Amino acid sequence: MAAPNVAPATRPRSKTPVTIITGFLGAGKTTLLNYILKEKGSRGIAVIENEFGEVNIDRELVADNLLAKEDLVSLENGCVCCSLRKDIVKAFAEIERRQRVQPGKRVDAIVLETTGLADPAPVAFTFFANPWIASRFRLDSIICVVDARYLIQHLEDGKHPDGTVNEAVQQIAFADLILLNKVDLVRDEEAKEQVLSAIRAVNTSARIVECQLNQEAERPPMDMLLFNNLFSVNRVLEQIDPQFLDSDSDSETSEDSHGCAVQPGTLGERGQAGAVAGGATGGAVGPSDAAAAQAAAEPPSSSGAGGAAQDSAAAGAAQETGAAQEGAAGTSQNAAARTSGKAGTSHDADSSGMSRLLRKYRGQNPPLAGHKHGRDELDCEDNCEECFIVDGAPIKGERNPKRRAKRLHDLSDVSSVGIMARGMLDEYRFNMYMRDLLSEKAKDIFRCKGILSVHGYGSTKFVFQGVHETICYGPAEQPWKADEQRINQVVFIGRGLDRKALIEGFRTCVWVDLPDGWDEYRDNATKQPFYVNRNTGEKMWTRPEIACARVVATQGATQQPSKLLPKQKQQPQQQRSSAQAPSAQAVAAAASEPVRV
Ligand SMILES: Nc1nc2c(ncn2[C@@H]2O[C@H](COP(=O)(O)OP(=O)(O)OP(=O)(O)O)[C@@H](O)[C@H]2O)c(=O)[nH]1
Repeated sequence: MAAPNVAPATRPRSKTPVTIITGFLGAGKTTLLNYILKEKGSRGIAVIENEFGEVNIDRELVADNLLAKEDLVSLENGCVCCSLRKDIVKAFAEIERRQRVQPGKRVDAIVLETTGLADPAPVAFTFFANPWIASRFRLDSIICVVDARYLIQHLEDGKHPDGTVNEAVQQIAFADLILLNKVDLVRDEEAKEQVLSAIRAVNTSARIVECQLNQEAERPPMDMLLFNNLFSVNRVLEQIDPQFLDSDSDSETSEDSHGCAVQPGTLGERGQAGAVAGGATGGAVGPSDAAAAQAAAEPPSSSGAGGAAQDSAAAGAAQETGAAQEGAAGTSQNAAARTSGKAGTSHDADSSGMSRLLRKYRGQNPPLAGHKHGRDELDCEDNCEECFIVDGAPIKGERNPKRRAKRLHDLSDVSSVGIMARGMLDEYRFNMYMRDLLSEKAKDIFRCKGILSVHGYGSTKFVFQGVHETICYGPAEQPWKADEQRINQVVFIGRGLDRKALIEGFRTCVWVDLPDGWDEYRDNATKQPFYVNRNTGEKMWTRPEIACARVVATQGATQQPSKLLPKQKQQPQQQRSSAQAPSAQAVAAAASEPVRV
């Protein structure tokens, strides 16, 4: 007898766990991510990397540890918690797409590194609000990396006169696991105890682990970091933000989490709406009882997501049910488990949670003027209701939830300046540039980092890392490749940055060949270079030309260095100043032990 032609019942898919790594600028997130990637063994890990700076340095620092560059999706020059919120959905979709087009490719877990200025709340919210994401991915845990040396300063910075808080506080508050990093920089037990108290004052339940992520022996074990199922909506609702899952229908004008005023319909709000685009889809379709039951029963899984988007509605509803259920479920068990540092369950059952969540997702917002409809909710610019397509038909009358707008932050004066320069840097000048800059501005420059090519060091590629006044620079894991363009890239992130001065200063650091007849020497004591004209005997401290290096600062968007910088070499112009000539002793000293560069 022929088998009946019956379509197999839709089975709930197992969801790929996602770990969010958060923590203030320079705390050690990328160091942690690199450790995870190096120690991942046979597990397939995809990375979503979000960088605030105008030049993406982390992409380069992380890529070396990935087996394939396809495992990395970068979200650049913005923050996933506000301006790039919509892009989170796209990033997850991209990971799925890459799995589909590469048969056999497995993604067992995803690690999302946020910017150091991100509020993790809206990112976490996306896992519950967007059915497309919720059907495929589950939030495994939020790990916050804390810089033991600077935490107190960052928390203090966050105390604004109006009593509002900053991202450093939010990051700690939302963490399931807190890695107290850089304990090597806080040797004094009393100072460390102060830092621990400051953390506990914000988050009483997260496990705190002291570590030194840049030292192999001082890192937390891998099994503490991934697949730990620590995230609990209950804890968030009870202990941090009772309105975590709320809509924000009452706000006409709000601020994004970086303090930028946002009018309804402007980019910031669209970004917010985007992250939760699928909400209406899930809300419109709703789970069947069976799907809800399946979702409640489904165990967390570490297997790959895989599969196409068609079953998103059913599966989305399933996860959404799980999320909503947890939101309303009895919590004492979770709280107890979390206080002891163990995983709480994320899938407690409570059927009232579903309707509660769906109610919050209903609203009405017309599409913006000039709106271009997308093919589906991932494409739609404004997440308008016409674009919520389920089973080929638009879903009318449903609207994504509007994430409660944050009004607690003031980072309006924080910006990033990215600078790129082709060629090589003059080591001495660059050191002086950084020294002068940090002696004046270390408090306001939260973070600087760069990839450098330094004159006199062959193919060694240097990585330069700065957190306030703590600066280190050393060789990158890989040298410059023979066919790689030598482009120096640096980025500064901080408060009240003077873009013009930073660019002009950097310009003077670029190595430019000396005009004919001139040689460079170094003062033995200070290592300061000076210049001697071997024909005329003229000597001076300043370079005998204007360093007309081609330095380009990015203009608000992350750009490819090769597209920005002109290729042809310009001739240096002459500029001499004998008024700044070095002393006779300096020249004599140099002559006895010249360092030609
Ligand atoms: N002393 C010390 N330095 C560390 C430790 N862990 C990381 N670092 C250094 O801290 C600097 C910043 O580390 P990253 O991992 O880039 O920090 P991040 O949080 O990713 O920085 P952003 O992405 O810019 O916010 C680097 O120079 C690291 O080598 C540590 O345990 N001790």
